[in-house]
Amino acid sequence: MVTVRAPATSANLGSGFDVFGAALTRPADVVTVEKAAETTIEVTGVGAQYIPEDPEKNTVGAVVEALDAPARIHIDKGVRPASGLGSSAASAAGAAVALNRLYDRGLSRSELVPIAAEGEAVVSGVAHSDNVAPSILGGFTVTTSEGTHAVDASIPLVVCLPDVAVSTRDARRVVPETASMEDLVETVGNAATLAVGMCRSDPDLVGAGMSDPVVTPERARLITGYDEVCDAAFDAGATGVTVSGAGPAVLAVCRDGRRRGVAAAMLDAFSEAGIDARAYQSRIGRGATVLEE
Ligand SMILES: Nc1ncnc2c1ncn2[C@@H]1O[C@H](COP(=O)(O)OP(=O)(O)O)[C@@H](O)[C@H]1O
Ligand SMILES: N[C@@H](CCOP(=O)(O)O)C(=O)O
Repeated sequence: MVTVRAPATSANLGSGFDVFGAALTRPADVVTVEKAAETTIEVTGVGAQYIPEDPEKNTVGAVVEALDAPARIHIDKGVRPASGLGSSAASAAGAAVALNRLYDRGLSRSELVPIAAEGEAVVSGVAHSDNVAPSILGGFTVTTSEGTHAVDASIPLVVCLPDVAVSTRDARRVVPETASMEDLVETVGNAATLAVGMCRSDPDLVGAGMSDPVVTPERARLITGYDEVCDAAFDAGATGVTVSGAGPAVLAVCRDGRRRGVAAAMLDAFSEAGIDARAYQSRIGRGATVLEE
């Protein structure tokens, strides 16, 4: 038996659509696997009632297939589904690390990234790796078709999760198919600024590089109260605010000592918009950890 804790993640970080990701210190899924002749999946925890246990429909089923590793699998969800916090990815990442150990497949963490991404194709239609990469490798990640680069960065974060669901599949439908040269230049500049900020663990640079003129404005329309929540976070000292993944979670970058105030301001702003929410005071954290084997 192998048990793995795989963290929630925030993808895109505004300017890095489908490329950037960051592991969060909390929340996380815990995935336990045992060898079995046929694969079965049991799901408990946050939002378990919305998650299919059929291996054809659960993200971990695709990982089982890719590793040819049938197992009795238990997923204890800490990451609410349809959150923008890489819920579907956390389970897939945890299963990839656990099954690799259980069956002694000998794959490196980097080699597990495209395998776990197959699970994302099951739920969103696209095998995007920007959530599974940080959930497996930890830190800030840059993923392209050539592979993933991971950087350890110490950045305080707040993620505020409103009590509404947005499916990644639906939120991908609002992504514009084209962008102007002006928007492209702005986005590249912001993304480069953010990456430098991560390498220096500098929340001011990271925050300055999060803004994105193309995808985020379209996604923000799906989140009631988004503009007010951003204003409140900036007023409380956030250095950057954006949609986390495909939403509805909202991600704020802060300097040390500002997370509590930023979290309270974001919760108040959602509440004034009539939306219940919860806030996680987090930081960029480590990747999946083996708890037991
Ligand atoms: N192991 C899993 N964990 C979470 N969601 C899963 C899992 N397997 C399948 N799903 C489905 O994936 C969808 C949530 O994924 P997604 O829309 O990408 O949201 P998130 O941003 O939280 O990952 C839901 O429809 C859910 O039923
Ligand atoms: N790059 C993807 C990331 C989706 O993240 P999730 O946490 O909402 O699953 C996208 O923006 O569609």
